[in-house]
Amino acid sequence: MSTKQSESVSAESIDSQSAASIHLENLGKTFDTKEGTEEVFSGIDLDIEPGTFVCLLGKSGSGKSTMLNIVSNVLEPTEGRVVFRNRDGSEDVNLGHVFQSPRLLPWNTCVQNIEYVHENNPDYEDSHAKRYLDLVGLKNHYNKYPTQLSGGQQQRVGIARALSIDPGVLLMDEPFSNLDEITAEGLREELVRVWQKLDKTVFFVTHDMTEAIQLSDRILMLGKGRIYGDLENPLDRPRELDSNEFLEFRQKAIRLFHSIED
Ligand SMILES: Nc1ncnc2c1ncn2[C@@H]1O[C@H](COP(=O)(O)OP(=O)(O)OP(=O)(O)O)[C@@H](O)[C@H]1O
Repeated sequence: MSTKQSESVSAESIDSQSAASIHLENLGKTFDTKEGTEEVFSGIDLDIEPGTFVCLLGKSGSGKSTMLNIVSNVLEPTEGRVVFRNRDGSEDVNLGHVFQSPRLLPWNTCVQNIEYVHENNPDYEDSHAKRYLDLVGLKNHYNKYPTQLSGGQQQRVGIARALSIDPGVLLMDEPFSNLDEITAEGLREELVRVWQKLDKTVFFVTHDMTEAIQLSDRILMLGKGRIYGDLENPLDRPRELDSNEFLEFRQKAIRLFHSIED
């Protein structure tokens, strides 16, 4: 999805489900270890509107992955709960996952890596995978294997795969942190473009403030067991990373980020 590439991208043929809201109700997590009990966070209440791009930011060890794993349903909270709701009020929300590394099956082509997550769908056709590969700019790579793709292209397949299940919520765990900065920046621009075309709520974990400001509508800061910062992003899109507005907001956000002691 680098901006240098001009592969055609079309979302017209994609029938996207509406975005879902996310509600964290009195959420808490404690781990029992040999060293004793460790509370990561407690009493967290949050409402995230459908269609919002949220970034969760925190220092190392603040509990970002723990929270994402609870929201992903991989970990049980110690207290509280997470509720997802479609715009029609129903709670059967699909969750899409994009991981730090793309986790592609090396013996499968791009199309087969997407087909894999649809194996229980008798109506699935390869044209479905191809539509999502087109969407992320991989029109000419349908039958390539992961080793024949760059790191950025592999992560695009990961994004296409997550979107192909038509999630109401897309959960992303530092998906660009293993890429060089130029590739990561291009991918961020493309992610925003795709998000603007499809109606999705995105919950994106990062430790990078510039990334959070480039992407988000709302920035949540996690530390000392609570959400200590909750900032609306006032910047219009598209965002210029070197504009005065961007740099001023970044400075304000960084000040808030460091307002909590290590
Ligand atoms: N399975 C576990 N058992 C015990 N403690 C855990 C477990 N998982 C995480 N922790 C602890 O919970 C705290 C938060 O960890 P977590 O991985 O969520 O932080 P993080 O913000 O994602 O950090 P990083 O940015 O370094 O990945 C840490 O102190 C960690 O040691």
